[in-house]
Amino acid sequence: MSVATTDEASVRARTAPAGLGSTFTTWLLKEEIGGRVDGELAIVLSSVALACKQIASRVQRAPVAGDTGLAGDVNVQGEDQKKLDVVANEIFCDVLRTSGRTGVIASEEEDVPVAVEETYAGNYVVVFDPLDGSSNLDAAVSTGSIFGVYDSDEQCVPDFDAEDDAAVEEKCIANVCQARPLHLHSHRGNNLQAAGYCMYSSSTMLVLTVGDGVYMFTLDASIGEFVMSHERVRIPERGRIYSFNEGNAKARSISHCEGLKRYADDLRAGGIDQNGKPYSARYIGSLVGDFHRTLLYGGIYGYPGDAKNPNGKLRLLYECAPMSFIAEQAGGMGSTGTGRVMDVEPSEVHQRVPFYVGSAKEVQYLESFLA
Ligand SMILES: O=P(O)(O)OC[C@H]1O[C@](O)(COP(=O)(O)O)[C@@H](O)[C@@H]1O
Repeated sequence: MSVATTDEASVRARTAPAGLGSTFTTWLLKEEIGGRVDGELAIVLSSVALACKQIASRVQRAPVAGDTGLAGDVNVQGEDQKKLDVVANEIFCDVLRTSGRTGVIASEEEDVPVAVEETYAGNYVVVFDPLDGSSNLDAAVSTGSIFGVYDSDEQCVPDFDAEDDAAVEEKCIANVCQARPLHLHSHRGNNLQAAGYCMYSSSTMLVLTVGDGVYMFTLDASIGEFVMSHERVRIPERGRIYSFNEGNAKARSISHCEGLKRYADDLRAGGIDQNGKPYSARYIGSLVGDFHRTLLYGGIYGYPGDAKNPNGKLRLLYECAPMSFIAEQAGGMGSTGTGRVMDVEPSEVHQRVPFYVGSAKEVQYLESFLA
């Protein structure tokens, strides 16, 4: 074999993605060497993985560590904060701040985005839901953390010496939302550099995409490392499972959307197959848990709007857009019912959108009822 081919082979081996069984750290390194992830983003993602490990151990020990129950405060959404909502938020903020690679962080638990002080500031905007589905925590039912990473916009980097807190805050909000025309690129989901979630359940699983397929890593507690257990995950094109909070059906169908009522009835009559066999209903009540099952088994998860909340409950920036990026990278879809979630222009940090995600054929079928 000639030297050239040996060199080519070693370059291929060096830049090829890491495979099943490799640790998350090794995968990140290979993604960086392969030019699929830049060094700074790799540091942000390894910081996110570190935060998730810390949260996983707190969630697992919560009942014996006195970490169950309410914190006594209400967040900007008007929701009672769980003790672990606050803890998980602090862990994410600290780890991302000290990573030295994030400029702005926006959290479900923070009223406004936070600027990372100069000494630590970096070039990424990280949005996250530190503990999704926390209403399930005290019953030890699956919860999770959701995150999205965007490029920071130089035009929005605050000048801490010259600008007062209000000006810094305004720049952070602008940097997180980046609505046109002021900015070169807006923070629509399309501009996500990376997105993922970590599910805290019978296994702790880190699932993410950097725009080149979806990878799943399972936490092996014996070595304290996330190990790749699924590579290039593809969501089944079809799936006879639907995941909606049927308790809201009345509020939804009567006044808000006749199409949804017809769709729900249609699924009970067999949906796409029209074979009289009803779809199975599955609903954990934690977006991460319901999405993870949908990603592996197929089907559709939805949180529609209703008369009281026409845009539903779920937040665009740190819940729906990251999950839609993952779904699309796995061959599925993330829809508002009438369009791609990834195309929605954010105008507020905690803005909500109606959300339908899952197997492409199932989401298209739903959209046909809402068109
Ligand atoms: O109880 P509901 O109204 O069905 O809402 C459940 C949905 O709300 C959420 O709990 C919202 O998320 P948070 O827990 O992060 O506020 C989702 O995880 C879940 O899918």
